Amino acid sequence: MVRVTSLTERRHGSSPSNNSNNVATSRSLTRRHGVVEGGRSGGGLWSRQSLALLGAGILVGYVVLPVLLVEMDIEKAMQGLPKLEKQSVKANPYPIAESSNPYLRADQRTLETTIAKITTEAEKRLLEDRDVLSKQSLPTSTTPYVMKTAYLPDHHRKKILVTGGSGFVGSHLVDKLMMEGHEVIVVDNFFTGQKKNIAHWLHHPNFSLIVHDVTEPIQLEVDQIYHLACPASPPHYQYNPVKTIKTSVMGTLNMLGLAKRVHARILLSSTSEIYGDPEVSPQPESYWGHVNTIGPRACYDEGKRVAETMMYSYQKQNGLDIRVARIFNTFGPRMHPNDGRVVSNFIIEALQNKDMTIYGDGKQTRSFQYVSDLVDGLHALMNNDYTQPVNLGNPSEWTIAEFAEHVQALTKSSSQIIKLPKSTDDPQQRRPDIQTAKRELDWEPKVSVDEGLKKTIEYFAAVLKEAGEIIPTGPGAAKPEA
Ligand SMILES: O=c1ccn([C@@H]2O[C@H](COP(=O)(O)OP(=O)(O)O[C@H]3OC[C@@H](O)[C@H](O)[C@H]3O)[C@@H](O)[C@H]2O)c(=O)[nH]1
Repeated sequence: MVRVTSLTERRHGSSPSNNSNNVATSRSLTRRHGVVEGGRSGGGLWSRQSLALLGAGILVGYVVLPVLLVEMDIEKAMQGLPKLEKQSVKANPYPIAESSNPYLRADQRTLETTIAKITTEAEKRLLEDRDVLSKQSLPTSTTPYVMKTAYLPDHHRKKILVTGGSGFVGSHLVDKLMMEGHEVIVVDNFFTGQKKNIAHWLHHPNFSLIVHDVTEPIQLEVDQIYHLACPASPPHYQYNPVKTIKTSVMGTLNMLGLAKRVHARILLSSTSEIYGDPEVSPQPESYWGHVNTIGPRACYDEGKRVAETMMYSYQKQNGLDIRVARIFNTFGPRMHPNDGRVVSNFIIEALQNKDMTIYGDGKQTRSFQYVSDLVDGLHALMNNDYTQPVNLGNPSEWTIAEFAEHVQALTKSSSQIIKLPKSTDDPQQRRPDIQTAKRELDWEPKVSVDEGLKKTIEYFAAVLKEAGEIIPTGPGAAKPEA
């Protein structure tokens, strides 16, 4: 501004500034543009011609050249940097906007360009760090690829607890939350969960693992809780029925206490088993169920029914922010090959050409959903306002006999299909009514049973290659294997 004032004063013939710096600047500028002599020979210092030349000089010297120089500086600063960096420089309004100011003195311009370079270097490092962070997942045997995590600014990043996060469903949910860029805490006692299911996240700064049994209280600071911890396969939950019911009852009580203290939203993974051996099909959420309170499945069925009751009691009494998902039969990679459930058993048996074992006459039905659909449903429910129970399952219903033949065909197996005695209290028909999920969550399964089975068969083929022989778990209660 000093320079502009000084020139204006001169142009209008007012007394030259007695500031010697301004005079020197003016002289050097007029000399630089060759107008001093021309002005005088044109008949007077302030003739029209000399003023026009002076004006043109000022325009070139103070507007055009600085802009060109600054642009050249920025282009030079950007040379040799990766494409991402070049884009980021252009995307950052501050250095360019200020450096383009034509009224900056030469030394100021240099400083500005330097600042632009420093900012650029800092930005470059920041982007590189974020890029490195996004690739912190390690390829492992269960997850042989790198899973990229997004960067979320602080006000969008949540601290999310997943109990049972190293289990089959939990680990897939953890993947989704991690890839979204959240901070995820897994709490698991590894009774049925496997460390290898989450091993690919162990070095990621957004991930924490706490080996802990949910039947004991725990103090954490979180925004959301997905409470999945509980053995879910019939042979496993029947192995230690007292522990199973404690896990559902005390575990859910502890998680509700935590949610209450930290004002976190809590989602319970309930189950289609709360409908017991249903007398209606498909089963809507309004169906109250048909459960034998003293049978071998009761520790799981009744445990989850009490867990649901506690969720709604806490909502009513303490205003807790709750969600309840009733999960139907689910399959996919990372199922434990020895968990004894029908999908893993049939595939493991078929791939080894061992007998495929049907319990009972094979006329009982199940509806199978692929794990990614379930994870999407859980996520949609957690982030929705609907607080009543929601069925999550694929309505595609199969008899167990049909399903055995289908797996046999897909694996091109020479296995024999044999029949073993029916399991006590085995539900005879199971199919979800998913109207609520469609209406409230805009959710329905996307992966067909065949598509899901192909991926799962591929996964178990790799597991078998590594393990050699696997002897599937039979119908009775069994301790989970490592
Ligand atoms: O090798 C086998 C295994 C199982 N089955 C039968 O296949 C049907 C399905 O059995 P699974 O063990 O896979 O699962 P279930 O439907 O009995 O229980 C499941 O219900 C839903 C979820 O909450 C749980 O994952 C689980 O409790 C049953 O009729 C069972 O008797 C076989 O015929 N052969």
